[in-house]
Amino acid sequence: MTSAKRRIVVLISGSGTNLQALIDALNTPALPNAEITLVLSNRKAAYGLTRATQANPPIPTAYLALQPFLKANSGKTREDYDTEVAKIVLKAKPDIVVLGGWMHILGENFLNVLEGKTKVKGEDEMAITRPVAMINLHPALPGQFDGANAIERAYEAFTQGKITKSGAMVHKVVKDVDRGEPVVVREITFEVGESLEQYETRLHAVEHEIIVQATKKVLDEVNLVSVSPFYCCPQS
Ligand SMILES: Nc1nc2c(c(=O)[nH]1)N[C@@H](CN(C=O)c1ccc(C(=O)N[C@@H](CCC(=O)O)C(=O)O)cc1)CN2
Ligand SMILES: NCC(=O)N[C@@H]1O[C@H](COP(=O)([O-])[O-])[C@@H](O)[C@H]1O
Repeated sequence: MTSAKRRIVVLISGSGTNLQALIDALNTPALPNAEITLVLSNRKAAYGLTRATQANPPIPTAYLALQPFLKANSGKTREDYDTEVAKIVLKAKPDIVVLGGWMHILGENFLNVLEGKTKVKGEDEMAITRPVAMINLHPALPGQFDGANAIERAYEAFTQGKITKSGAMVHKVVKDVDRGEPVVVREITFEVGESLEQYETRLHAVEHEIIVQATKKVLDEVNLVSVSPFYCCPQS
C-alpha cells in the first residue's frame, strides 16, 4: 500500500535555487515520498515562482507581500499579514514549512497558528492537531551572523581577519530570528584571496545540499509521530 506523500510548503523571496534543489530531489532517495504543495513568495518578481510553475507537475503558487497587503487592507497590521500568510500556508496542509530565502521575519501570529496554539477561522481542514514543522535556511553558522545579509557580513569579517570560516545551516524556526535548534550545519573555510562571489558560489552549492538533507531529516522525524498535523475527519 502506498503511503500518502509528505507535503512540503516552501516560502521564498527570490531566485529559488534552493527551491529548485528541493524540486529536483523530490521522490529520489534524497527526498523520497514527498511533494511540494505550495510555493509562497512575498515578492512578485521572485523567479522561484517561475520555477514552481515550470516544475513537472506544476506546483501551486501564491504571492502575498506585506506592503501591498497593508495598503489594500487599511487598519490591518503586520500581525494581520502574518496571520494571512499562515492561513494560505495551512490550506496546503503541510507536514513541513521550509523557508528557502524567505526574507520576512515571521511574528508570533504566524508561529502560533502553525504550532496549533491559535485556531484560524475558516474551513475545518485548516484545523491542526499538532505543530507543523518549520525550518529555515541561513547562510551562516549558529549564532554567528543572525539576520539579513549574513553572507556579506561573514565575508567582511573574513577580510578583516576576524574569522577564518563561516558556513550554512538549516534550523528550526522560532520567534527569535535564526536562533532555532540547528538541524544541519556545514562549515566552510574561507580561501585566502577568494572574492565574495567565489565564496558565495561555494556557499550556495552547500546550501543546495543541506536544505534537502534537513527537509528529509525533519520529515523523517515527523513521520515517527506517524500522523499528519491535520484532522483526519470534520469536527463533529
Ligand atoms: N520568526 C522567524 N522568522 C524568520 C526566521 C526565523 O528564524 N524566525 N528566519 C528568517 C530568514 N532570515 C534569516 O535567515 C531573515 C530574513 C529576513 C530578515 C529581515 O530583516 N527581514 C525584514 C525585511 C527585509 C526585507 O524585506 O528585505 C523584516 O522582516 O522586516 C531577517 C532574517 C525568515 N523569518
Ligand atoms: N536570512 C535568510 C537568507 O539570507 N537566506 C538566503 O537567501 C538565499 C536564497 O537563495 P535562493 O532564492 O536562490 O534559494 C540563500 O542564500 C539563503 O541562505
